[in-house]
Amino acid sequence: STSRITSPNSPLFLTHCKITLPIQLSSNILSMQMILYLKRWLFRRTVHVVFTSVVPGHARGYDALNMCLYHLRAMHCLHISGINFEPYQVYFEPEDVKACIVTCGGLCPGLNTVIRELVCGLSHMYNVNDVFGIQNGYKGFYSSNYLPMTPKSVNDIHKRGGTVLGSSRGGHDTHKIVDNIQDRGINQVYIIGGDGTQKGAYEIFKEIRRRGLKVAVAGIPKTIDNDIAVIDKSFGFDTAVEEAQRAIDAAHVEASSAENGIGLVKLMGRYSGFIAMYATLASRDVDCCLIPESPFYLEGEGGLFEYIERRLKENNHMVIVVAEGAGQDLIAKSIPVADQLDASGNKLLLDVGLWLTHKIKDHCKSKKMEMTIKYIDPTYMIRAIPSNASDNVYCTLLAHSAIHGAMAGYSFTVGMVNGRHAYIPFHRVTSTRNKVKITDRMWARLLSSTNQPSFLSKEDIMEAREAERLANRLPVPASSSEHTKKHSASVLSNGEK
Ligand SMILES: Nc1ncnc2c1ncn2[C@@H]1O[C@H](COP(=O)(O)OP(=O)(O)O)[C@@H](O)[C@H]1O
Ligand SMILES: O=P(O)(O)OC[C@H]1O[C@](O)(COP(=O)(O)O)[C@@H](O)[C@@H]1O
Repeated sequence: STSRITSPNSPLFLTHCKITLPIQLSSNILSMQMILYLKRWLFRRTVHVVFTSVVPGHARGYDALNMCLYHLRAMHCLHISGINFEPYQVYFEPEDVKACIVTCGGLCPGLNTVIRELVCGLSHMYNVNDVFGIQNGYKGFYSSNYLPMTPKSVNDIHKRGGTVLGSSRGGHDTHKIVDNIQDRGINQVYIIGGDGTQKGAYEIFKEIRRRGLKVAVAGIPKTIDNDIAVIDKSFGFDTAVEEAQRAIDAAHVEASSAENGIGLVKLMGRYSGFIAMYATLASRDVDCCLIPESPFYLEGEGGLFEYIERRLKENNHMVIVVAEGAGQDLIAKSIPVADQLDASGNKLLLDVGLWLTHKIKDHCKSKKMEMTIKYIDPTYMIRAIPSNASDNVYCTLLAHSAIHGAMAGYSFTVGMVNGRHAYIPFHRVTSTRNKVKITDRMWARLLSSTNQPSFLSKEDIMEAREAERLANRLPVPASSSEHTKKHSASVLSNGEK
């Protein structure tokens, strides 16, 4: 039901919208219908939407709500101001819970905080005291001893970087993992990791469902790159941006203390340049920011070399920030090497910082320009520090949200969506990747803050807009309707009970 709409074609602005979810509908159909209806009305208007009447613990209404949140956020035209959930019923008896925690993939500030808050939260909020750590990532499920964890044993770990459980890439074997979960009588699995890890969590969840086990799988998305889709941001990202300032400051000091000095800082960001973009915006000492999403070129009019020459002439020094995934095509053209993959199948990147340093040096030499360039690579130092205050709070909220969802018997990835904690079906966070939109306002703000060339032609912009338009088309997983039909109320499932 909606208020303040007089007729479907009314020119009145919709200012409040109360949506009662017809829970008998399939979640996908419901959310698509709702979105299509709202889209006619709301596109490019800010509207406060309050969702109510989600029946406590009702699977279909709940899943539909999550789908809607995802779609509404994708439309970028809604501000979701309130979600009223009735309290869930607790599915597990605390004394029956045997929980385990695993961390996978690359490091990220805040991993230990999430581990700590899971252990303490389970104990303090639900009196669950049978909690184990799986060591060294997914392969730890079937290759090492499990580590008993208590609030006392994790008390101080949030002050340390890294993960006390260890982490790894590769080694995901769904059957062996679920065999061990089953053999050891584990009924809550907390999985902390990036998009690869969440794909793995989805596989584990599907196998658990196939075997009819009453096991809740809770994914907590982690990545320093902030490239996980759907969620507002990943934990550790704020800390990374803050720590990056120290490297940028050093680069600025070095550059401004030399004649024609250039400070070059490489930051993490395999496919998404969020750390580089936010660190640049925060610093104000950066003259040029290069990210994977925005292709650049070196030579000729509007190219990087021309800008460097101009900037040095104007200011005598400059700072460049480059995300590690930027310019990989350019490097591959000048140094042809076969693609190499890490243990998880991720492409290993070539060092854009080192390559750029040599290219800039060679160019200045050819122009007989005196210059000094200092290249700083703080990437692993940034990743290895403990989380800052705001990330610590965020980690705590994520951990608590994961605990409540798992105790209610759901399987999901947890995350903040439009400022609200939501439970998201696994496939929603793994089907796309969060990237900097170069046609969006944030990138425009960066360009105006650094005054760098955009390196983009009109055609590039049109192409980027089209790619974004296609990416914003709502993905409907092929298996979802089948999944809905097959769902059995007694078996724990993805966003369902
Ligand atoms: N498609 C997949 N299916 C199952 N497991 C996966 C998949 N992709 C990655 N993994 C597993 O997830 C773990 C972490 O993946 P990785 O890509 O290295 O890091 P991240 O999760 O941070 O992106 C690894 O143990 C890897 O084997
Ligand atoms: O050298 P490693 O440990 O494989 O990690 C490098 C990669 O890890 C990252 O921090 C991302 O890690 P995840 O994929 O695990 O989130 C990238 O920025 C970087 O390319």
